[in-house]
Amino acid sequence: MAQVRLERLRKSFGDNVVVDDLDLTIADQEFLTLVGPSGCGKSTTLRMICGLEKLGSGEVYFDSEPVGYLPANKRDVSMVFQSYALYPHKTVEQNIGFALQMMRVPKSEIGERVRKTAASLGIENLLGRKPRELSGGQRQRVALGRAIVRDAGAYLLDEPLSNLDAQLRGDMRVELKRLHADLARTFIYVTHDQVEAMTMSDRIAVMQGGVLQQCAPPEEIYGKPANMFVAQFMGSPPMNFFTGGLTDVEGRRTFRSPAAVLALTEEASRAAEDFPAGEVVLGIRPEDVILGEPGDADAADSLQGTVFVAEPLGADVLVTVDLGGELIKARVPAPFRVGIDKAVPVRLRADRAHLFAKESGASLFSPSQWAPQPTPIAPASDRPTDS
Ligand SMILES: Nc1ncnc2c1ncn2[C@@H]1O[C@H](COP(=O)(O)OP(=O)(O)OP(=O)(O)O)[C@@H](O)[C@H]1O
Repeated sequence: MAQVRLERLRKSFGDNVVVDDLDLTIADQEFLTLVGPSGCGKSTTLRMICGLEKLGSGEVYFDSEPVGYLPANKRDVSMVFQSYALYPHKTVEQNIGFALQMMRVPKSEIGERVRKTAASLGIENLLGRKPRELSGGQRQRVALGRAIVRDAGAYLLDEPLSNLDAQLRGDMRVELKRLHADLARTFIYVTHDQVEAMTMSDRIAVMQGGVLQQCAPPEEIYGKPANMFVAQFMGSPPMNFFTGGLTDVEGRRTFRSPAAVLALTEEASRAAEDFPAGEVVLGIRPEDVILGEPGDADAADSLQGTVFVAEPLGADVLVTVDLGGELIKARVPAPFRVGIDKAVPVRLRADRAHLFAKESGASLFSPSQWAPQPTPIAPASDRPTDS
């Protein structure tokens, strides 16, 4: 299998439409992540791809072959679930080899493939243990091993890291990304964790309420979000929004709201000529809010805010600032020495400002630092031989 294509995929439970006319093509060897808030239809989509959920309407194609009518065990996919669902009385070796045993693969070959898979996950020394004798991270590796020991066209992963602690999740992100490059197979990954989506994916498909909002490489999702939902969902802390209007001040298009005034760049001003009339929303990411020191020489043309609270993160400090009655977030380099309730000059980077339509939330303008690139696909590499 090279490609997975979803065509007008739709699913309802009663009156509840949970996947709404989803069109999406996942390229051969791509790492595509479906991301979105709880209940947005990610798992249902994945389950329809692998055959655990019947299609409402639409079709799933593996290459050009429609597979909607095929039962799960006849589809060329392997799935990893959030709950590892290991067999408690079987050893790690038996757990990993079970699917091959069911497929009546010869015993000697099973042993060889299980050892190779365990080696690629760094768990060869655990083959004789039972699941209860393993840590959470080790169990997760066994669950992955059980999926990848099978040669499948696509590997489907449903929140496989959500039961792990933060440190282990970070380690496993690295391992999964490496595994994808080594296997050179299509990965479709479901998570509600935007860090997992940003760090591992070739492309991210952001869903809300069963509807695909945007599908693009991580840099584009971050740099050119299609709408306010994507802008807010991807980024931690989320983008700051100000609702206001555009006026001309001394020949410059200028955004004005109760909290903020910002002269737009030439690029944004040119784009603004085409905007429909009405209120717009200015979007500024926390790293694009610059805080000065009280009494800064060049603070005269800054906005005046008040420090609400400062949270040191190590290299950076996350500062919540009261700006004209609105709380906004700034991510500034450490150290930050202005105390709570003290005045602080605030600059919003005009060259990084986004504009959205207030009513629809659709993006009207994003700055063009992000240069479009072809979708990166994992390098092809020699797949471990199965014989
Ligand atoms: N078998 C079912 N019967 C009825 N409703 C269901 C069923 N399975 C899922 N749903 C509903 O469909 C919606 C989408 O569920 P789904 O599990 O796909 O969301 P999700 O985005 O994966 O969420 P989460 O991140 O919480 O797992 C939810 O409102 C859920 O309650």
